[in-house]
Amino acid sequence: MNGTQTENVFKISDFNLWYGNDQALHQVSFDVPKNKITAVIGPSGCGKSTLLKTLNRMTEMIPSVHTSGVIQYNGKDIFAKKQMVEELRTHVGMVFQKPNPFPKSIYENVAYGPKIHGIRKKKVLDEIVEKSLRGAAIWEEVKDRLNQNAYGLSGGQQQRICIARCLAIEPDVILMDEPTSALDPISTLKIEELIKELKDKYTIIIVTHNMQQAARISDKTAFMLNGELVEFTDTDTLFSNPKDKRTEDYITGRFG
Ligand SMILES: Nc1ncnc2c1ncn2[C@@H]1O[C@H](COP(=O)(O)OP(=O)(O)OP(=O)(O)O)[C@@H](O)[C@H]1O
Repeated sequence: MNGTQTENVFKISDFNLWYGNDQALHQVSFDVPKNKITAVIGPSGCGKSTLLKTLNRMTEMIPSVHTSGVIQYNGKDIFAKKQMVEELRTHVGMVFQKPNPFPKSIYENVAYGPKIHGIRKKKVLDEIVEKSLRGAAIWEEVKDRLNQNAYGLSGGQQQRICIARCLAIEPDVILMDEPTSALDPISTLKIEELIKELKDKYTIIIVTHNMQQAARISDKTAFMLNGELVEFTDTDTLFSNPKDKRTEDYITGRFG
């Protein structure tokens, strides 16, 4: 022990999730460390997105979904109370696979969340917009055209606007569901650099199909298969010395 204890933002214990009669997650347990990047990898349909979307209680918007087990956010059961949903969504932001800016100006995209939270003063909003766009490494590219429609930007720029929109609500955790899969290699690298910078301030959980991406940017990796968590450990260890044969088969390209 070196005296520094890892703080965990999420603690997932024996978590199960069903879509109707179909079980999509089986007894998933792992802890998500604070200010680290945790990658969730695994073949298509293994439950990565389901797990991610459960962390801010988005899966329960689907009527057939039911769950068992416990997920704690900062020590509190996320399913315990109704009001936990609002609290969670303020603290746990999400960036989706396809950049999904609103058909509004760059400025309005970023100011949207703060406005919903009741911030009206132009000066305060201006500051939040600039800070968020700087945080998402896109300020220099857009500062002279904040009033232009965000649809006029490239895919990679749009994704950074979506990250800025997420930062504007000052989350603790950012969930990213394959945030670069719709982007070209150069935009992908930019987003990866950005994600690495963001972990100083935020905890990041990223679902990715791309094992190289997980290896490049994450501190911890969870490997899932058929709704089960097969292995969760330091990313270096998972890729260099996997404990489970199924992890080894997956990372060496034998399936998936
Ligand atoms: N809304 C839904 N209704 C019913 N079943 C669903 C729903 N969403 C996902 N599933 C099922 O749950 C399982 C896990 O899906 P999920 O999207 O979480 O996997 P994934 O690992 O993220 O896949 P991919 O990498 O292809 O996005 C799959 O069998 C899928 O068909």
